[in-house]
Amino acid sequence: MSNTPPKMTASHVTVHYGTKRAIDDVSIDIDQDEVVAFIGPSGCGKSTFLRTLNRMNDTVASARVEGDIRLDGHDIYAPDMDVVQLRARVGMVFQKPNPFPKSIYENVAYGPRIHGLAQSKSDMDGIVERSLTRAGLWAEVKDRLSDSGTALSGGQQQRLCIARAIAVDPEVILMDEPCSALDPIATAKIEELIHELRGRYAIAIVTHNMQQAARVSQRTAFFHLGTLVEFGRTSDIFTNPRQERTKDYITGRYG
Ligand SMILES: Nc1ncnc2c1ncn2[C@@H]1O[C@H](COP(=O)(O)OP(=O)(O)OP(=O)(O)O)[C@@H](O)[C@H]1O
Repeated sequence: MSNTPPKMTASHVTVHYGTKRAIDDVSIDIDQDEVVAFIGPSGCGKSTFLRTLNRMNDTVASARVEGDIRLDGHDIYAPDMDVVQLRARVGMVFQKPNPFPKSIYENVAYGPRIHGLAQSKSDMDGIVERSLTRAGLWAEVKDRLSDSGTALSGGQQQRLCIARAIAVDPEVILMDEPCSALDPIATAKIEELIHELRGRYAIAIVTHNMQQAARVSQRTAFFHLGTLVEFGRTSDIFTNPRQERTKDYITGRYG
């Protein structure tokens, strides 16, 4: 963990869906150079919390977010925050790979085009190549950029979605169970990729897979019933948890 201020800080975040409280008073910070994993049993609120970090919950009419969430010290829920810009700065990769039904090239070029990041076709070609390279997909697709993104394998589609997030030059990448629809080989590739992306982007990943959390993250947050039970170094959480509930979860007593 670095001495620089956290990239994101979430303080006393509470989320309701209608009258149901899904997240209760959660505070977490994410450093620039780290991967933070969110673990916990199904329904404990991991995805809900992750989605507060780029205001994806705005799209759910019944969701109400309270608390303070900052990116580089700026309140992301401030009235003057441009949510489209925010979601470019804090990108997201979902559980099920969801490429657009367009070419591989267009999947990556779409974001930079709407954000005006390329001045020319060669600029755009450069962004597409760089993004696909960073996502570990360039070698596999460079000769078929005009093929549909949906024709790729599941693992390739997920790397395409990561390339799409990278293309708009994000600072933070949120991943919501990015490997849950993938086989072990595709999963290993995504985990390897997360290692490579670390340092360039702050990363928060929701995972059901505790081995995955242990492999990819530096810090882990354990959620239970909407509360943050424990947040600390991944090695401590898995080998020496302070809370009984964390210990019960990681030893498989529930979940
Ligand atoms: N759009 C929604 N409307 C109403 N309730 C919701 C909505 N999304 C989630 N919830 C509820 O909020 C709680 C937290 O759900 P969330 O999906 O954040 O948990 P999770 O820990 O990510 O679960 P999982 O691991 O199963 O994906 C659950 O009780 C869920 O039913």
